Amino acid sequence: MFHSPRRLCSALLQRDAPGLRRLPAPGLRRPFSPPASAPRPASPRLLAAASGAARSCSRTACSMGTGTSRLYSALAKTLNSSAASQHPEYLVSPDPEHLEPIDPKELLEECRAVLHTRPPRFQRDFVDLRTDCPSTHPPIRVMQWNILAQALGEGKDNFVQCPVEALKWEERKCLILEEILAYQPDILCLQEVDHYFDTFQPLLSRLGYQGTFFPKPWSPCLDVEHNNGPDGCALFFLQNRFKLVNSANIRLTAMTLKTNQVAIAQTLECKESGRQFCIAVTHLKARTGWERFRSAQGCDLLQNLQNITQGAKIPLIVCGDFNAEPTEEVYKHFASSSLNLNSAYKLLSADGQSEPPYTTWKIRTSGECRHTLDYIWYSKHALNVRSALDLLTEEQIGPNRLPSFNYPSDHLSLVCDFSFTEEPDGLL
Ligand SMILES: NC(=O)C1=CN([C@@H]2O[C@H](COP(=O)(O)OP(=O)(O)OC[C@H]3O[C@@H](n4cnc5c(N)ncnc54)[C@H](OP(=O)(O)O)[C@@H]3O)[C@@H](O)[C@H]2O)C=CC1
Ligand SMILES: [Mg+2]
Repeated sequence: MFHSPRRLCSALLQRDAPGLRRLPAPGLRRPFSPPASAPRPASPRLLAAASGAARSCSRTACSMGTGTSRLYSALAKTLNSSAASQHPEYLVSPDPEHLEPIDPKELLEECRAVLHTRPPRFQRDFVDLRTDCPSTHPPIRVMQWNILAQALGEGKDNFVQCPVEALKWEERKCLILEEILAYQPDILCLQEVDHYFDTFQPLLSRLGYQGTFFPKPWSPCLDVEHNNGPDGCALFFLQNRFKLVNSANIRLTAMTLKTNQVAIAQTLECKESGRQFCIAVTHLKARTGWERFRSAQGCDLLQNLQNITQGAKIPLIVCGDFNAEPTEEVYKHFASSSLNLNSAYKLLSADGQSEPPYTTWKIRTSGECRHTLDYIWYSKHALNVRSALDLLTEEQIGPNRLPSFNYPSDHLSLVCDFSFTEEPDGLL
């Protein structure tokens, strides 16, 4: 949850309400059209400020929309430490105006104003999964989300039932921000981010997050005309809750070969409890026919995480779009790893053993694609899942599936509240 100076209080923060099994999600229902008496400014201030940052960015180093653009070269430079030490101006010296904290309520209102012609936001509830384990510290809320790269959504994904107007970035970004603002994660793990430097980094940093971005080496976004640079994974955490202890950008290998898929793994220390844990985000290779490749990438990631967690001594949370159903080998590697991981969303099922029926649902030229591909894995010996955000129902998703005017991505966000088990067991 946000702990900014101008902290957002009230109904937006309904967590752990005692005695409730289902917790109502924040009351963010948008009017379908704006009240005639209260017209909204066409160019909201905070969102405009983010575009301003992008404009100043393009003045300095990273012009947009030139195919395999200068932005990509600039980003690639940030991947090796010698280049990073040259401190490109647009990365390390943002205009101080853009560092001013944002009131999340104000940003939310601006998003709503932009979205005033769209249908109301879907209602999703948190399911209380509390075990008997008491916790003295506030839970750690983690959001996993493949937000759909703008270039892929408009240029490659072939969502045949999604109107092109529903994909317009200026509105879709507000739907994405609204979802983040609604659930207020302490840690945000994103895939398919192709608007890091011009949108998410400037806005989320002003909401108190520290962000890291690791682009795919050969992002398919770069093949799309008027792209905004490569897509990649991004990891954000709230700076007033956590201290960064260690950070690793990992280019995944498969059978010793470097691949186009990446992960970020960070060790964080909780400021309240002093406890450390590792959080990782990844996006594995997509498509059928690539199951063995994904499996090899998963093994490489697990090996990296073994090292980073010192052989499971440090509790671990791994978020990702694994592009793999639970029947796939890579899922089985994670479920049976010596890291002792469980998949949090299984806890929503009646027996606690089944993954949800879908985390992505779309219609392509090839037909309907309904799959469970996204997961939040956690160290079951060291962490408890206190609650998890329920998925959208089939009725909410609607006959044209995702993305849509109501929901900005073809993947659903997953959100969990974690707490540490009070007594670390023998594995720690
Ligand atoms: N310039 C160069 O020299 C090179 C360029 N490339 C580019 O990279 C691409 C491959 O990159 P790679 O990372 O392996 O890509 P992936 O196969 O992992 O897929 C990339 C994206 O496509 C989406 N996707 C999945 N299934 C489909 C589908 N059926 N139709 C459309 N989109 C889909 C995925 O979304 P989700 O995860 O949500 O399913 C994913 O984000 C190549 O097509 C090429 O464009 C690659 C190598 C070299
Ligand atoms: Mg995709």
